[in-house]
Amino acid sequence: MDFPFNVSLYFISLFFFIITGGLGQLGVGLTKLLREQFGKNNVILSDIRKPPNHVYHNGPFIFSDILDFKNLEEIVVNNNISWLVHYSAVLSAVGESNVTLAKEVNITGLHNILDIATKHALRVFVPSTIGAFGPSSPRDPAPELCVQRPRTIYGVAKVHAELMGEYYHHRYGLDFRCLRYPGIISADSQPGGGTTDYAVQIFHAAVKSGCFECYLRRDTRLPMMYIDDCLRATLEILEAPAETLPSRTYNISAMSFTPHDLTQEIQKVLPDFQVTYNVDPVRQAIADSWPMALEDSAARRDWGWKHEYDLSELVQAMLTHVTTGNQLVQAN
Ligand SMILES: NC(=O)C1=CN([C@@H]2O[C@H](COP(=O)(O)OP(=O)(O)OC[C@H]3O[C@@H](n4cnc5c(N)ncnc54)[C@H](O)[C@@H]3O)[C@@H](O)[C@H]2O)C=CC1
Ligand SMILES: CC(=O)[C@H](N)C(=O)O
Repeated sequence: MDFPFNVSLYFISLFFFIITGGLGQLGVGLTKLLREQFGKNNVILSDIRKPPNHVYHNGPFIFSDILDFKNLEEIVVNNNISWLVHYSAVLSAVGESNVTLAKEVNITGLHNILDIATKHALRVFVPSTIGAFGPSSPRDPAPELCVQRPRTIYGVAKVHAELMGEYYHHRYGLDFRCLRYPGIISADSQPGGGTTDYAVQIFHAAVKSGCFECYLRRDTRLPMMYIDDCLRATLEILEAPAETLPSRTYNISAMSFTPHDLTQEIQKVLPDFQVTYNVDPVRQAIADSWPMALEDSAARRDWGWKHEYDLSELVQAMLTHVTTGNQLVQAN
């Protein structure tokens, strides 16, 4: 039978997305990707902060506080939302300095999201993190299933999110999907107060001043990923047919490096770049409790995950973006 239009596109366009906490390091990039795939007006970006002009003028933006259950529910109903991408969070370092806020946003907020998603039959994506592992987890690499006893409120809340999402999936049939992201490195969005932030800051310092003071020890090895790989992985798991996902929480991995490895790779392009070390005991203790690498064979097997950026490609991409971005700023 012939259809007068592309049936798969017709079905795809039935998805209406909302992204919570979308003005952080990852949300604007994911919104761009989703809008390219599903249509500009079908993806609502939301946050509790005022968006910059270029974000405001690029598609639907709405105020949404995940702690306000009724308001979030109203937005979901009025906009016929079918997919909720839950990015709101208080990250690891900020969480340790404000545990009350981290509990509210990362635990109470998550409960609101899961309850609204279940009540209105939404699909929901919630990212987890390398921070969901702790000092008693295997560290090199951390497998999908192992002991998870994190020592940060951020990590405790993420383990809770993984377990609650999977519980709602089995108990109520909620289509819950979750990726454990490594530290994410991006050029045009700033990190929001995590332990892996140095790996973004170092590029801006290298281009701007030629020197950087690092708050982690030079030999601290952590799993990291370039933002393009992270966002593509997210799109891929959103699009994966439910029957191809025997797990609901997957590790994804790309590379692992230390501050010293990263410095040496940057010095191949900027030989005069200098790094000094002034260790912050809080963030160092967090990093020492996290895995050095993630084991991600299940994602590669079940839905074809494959990273594209290793350390050298990451450094080239970051230096190009940061340098070009700086030139644009100077020209304006
Ligand atoms: N960036 C990274 O390296 C990694 C991020 N993730 C996860 O990915 C998600 C997104 O991360 P980022 O964009 O880096 O975080 P971010 O810290 O940059 O942004 C979080 C956003 O949440 C918003 N927010 C805070 N309280 C809120 C509330 N009550 N209601 C609504 N929004 C609120 C903030 O305004 C902020 O824009 C988070 O769940 C994070 O845990 C996981 C692993 C690594
Ligand atoms: C790895 C993360 O979850 C985040 N970047 C953090 O350092 O808190």
